[in-house]
Amino acid sequence: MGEAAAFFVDHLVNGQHTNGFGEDRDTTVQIGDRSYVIDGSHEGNPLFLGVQIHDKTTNKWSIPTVLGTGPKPCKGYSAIVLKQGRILVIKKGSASDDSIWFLEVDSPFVREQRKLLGREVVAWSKGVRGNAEKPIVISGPSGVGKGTLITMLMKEFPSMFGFSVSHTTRSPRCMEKNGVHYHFTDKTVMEKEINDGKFLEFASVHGNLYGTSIESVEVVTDSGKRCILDIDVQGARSVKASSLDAVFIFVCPPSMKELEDRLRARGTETEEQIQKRLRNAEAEIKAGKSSGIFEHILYNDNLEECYKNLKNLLGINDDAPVNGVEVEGINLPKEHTVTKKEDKIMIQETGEATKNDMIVLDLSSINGGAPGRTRGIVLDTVKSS
Ligand SMILES: Nc1nc2c(ncn2[C@@H]2O[C@H](COP(=O)(O)OP(=O)(O)O)[C@@H](O)[C@H]2O)c(=O)[nH]1
Ligand SMILES: Nc1ncnc2c1ncn2[C@@H]1O[C@H](COP(=O)(O)OP(=O)(O)O)[C@@H](O)[C@H]1O
Repeated sequence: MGEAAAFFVDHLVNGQHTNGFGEDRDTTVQIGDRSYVIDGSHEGNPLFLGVQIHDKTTNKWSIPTVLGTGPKPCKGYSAIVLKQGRILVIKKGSASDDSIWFLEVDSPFVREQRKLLGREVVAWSKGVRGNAEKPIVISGPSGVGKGTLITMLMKEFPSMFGFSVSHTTRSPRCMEKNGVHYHFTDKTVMEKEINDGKFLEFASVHGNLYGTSIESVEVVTDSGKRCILDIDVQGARSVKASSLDAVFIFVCPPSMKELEDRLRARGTETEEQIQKRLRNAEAEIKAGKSSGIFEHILYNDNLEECYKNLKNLLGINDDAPVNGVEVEGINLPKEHTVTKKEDKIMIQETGEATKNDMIVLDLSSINGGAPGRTRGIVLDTVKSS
């Protein structure tokens, strides 16, 4: 069965439900036997939109786990059911960079998370105009020179690349700054956030927990830069399996002896930690070369040469354009009607201030999705003749 056939809009109303939320800011969307009520607060927190589900067959209300960062509440919303278990939520009277949101209630991601967490799940994704270049995943054993190569790239092309700042439970080294090199965090806090679905991937590496939050990748991409992730092979495997379409690069040392010398010369680890990293390095190099995850293997013998090879494979030359798409803002009217025709959503202003211009939201080339961002949205104003 095609996924789209399972969903249809029964009605699209504001404030017509009986669950006791009682706010006229609520919006109800019905899909099959279920009503999704998008409410002005999340678990009593007025800063987040809440979601409740009413099942007609059992006449029961439930509060799902909400993954991803959702929109902040505003005066009102329009909602419309899309295919693949997504609800398009349009914030009324807001700027285009904050007006288009997707609530996934039965998308492939949500179904997988529902199975994984064993409970009802919905997930938010923010609609973003334009597309972004593929993120770059760089892996390799400790001491091979990943950090050095990434620093060189970001220094030479500061407006082109941004670093995804990982979370880790390891202690900071003396030159490392919280929020710049890592988000240094407590294990229980990080485990809770992983359980809340805030991480794209995570892994236990050299006895500590490391992970990439969805937000850390999206913050870089939102700024129009190409995101670089320095993560281990397990993390790269998880990213490869996720919806994030990335370029995967593995960095190898010229020899184990050279790797050991570099680790010692760096002087950031104790002897015990160096031994642990060297033991793990053999397995990492084997996995990196044979797992089929990495489409590029770089040998970091001579640093300048390796850096040149890295730039070549990323297709960078000196006059490469800055990434990101500049788009002019469009404000969505406070009072409007929404109609849907295939992949196009027509937003028509209503009320006294009507200028008769219609805003057309084209969803035909959207990509990505919850949790995080749905990109590739085209938003245009169509003047009335
Ligand atoms: N899976 C995963 N691995 C990470 C992440 N951040 C860093 N790592 C990896 O953890 C390992 C240890 O990193 P670190 O403690 O900074 O030591 P270094 O590699 O010797 O500089 C390296 O292989 C990193 O690539 C992350 O967010 N996720
Ligand atoms: N090609 C190279 N030749 C010699 N030393 C290198 C080379 N690349 C990196 N280094 C040095 O090796 C050490 C480890 O590099 P680093 O970038 O911290 O590795 P990683 O981030 O992979 O753990 C650093 O002291 C760095 O200056």
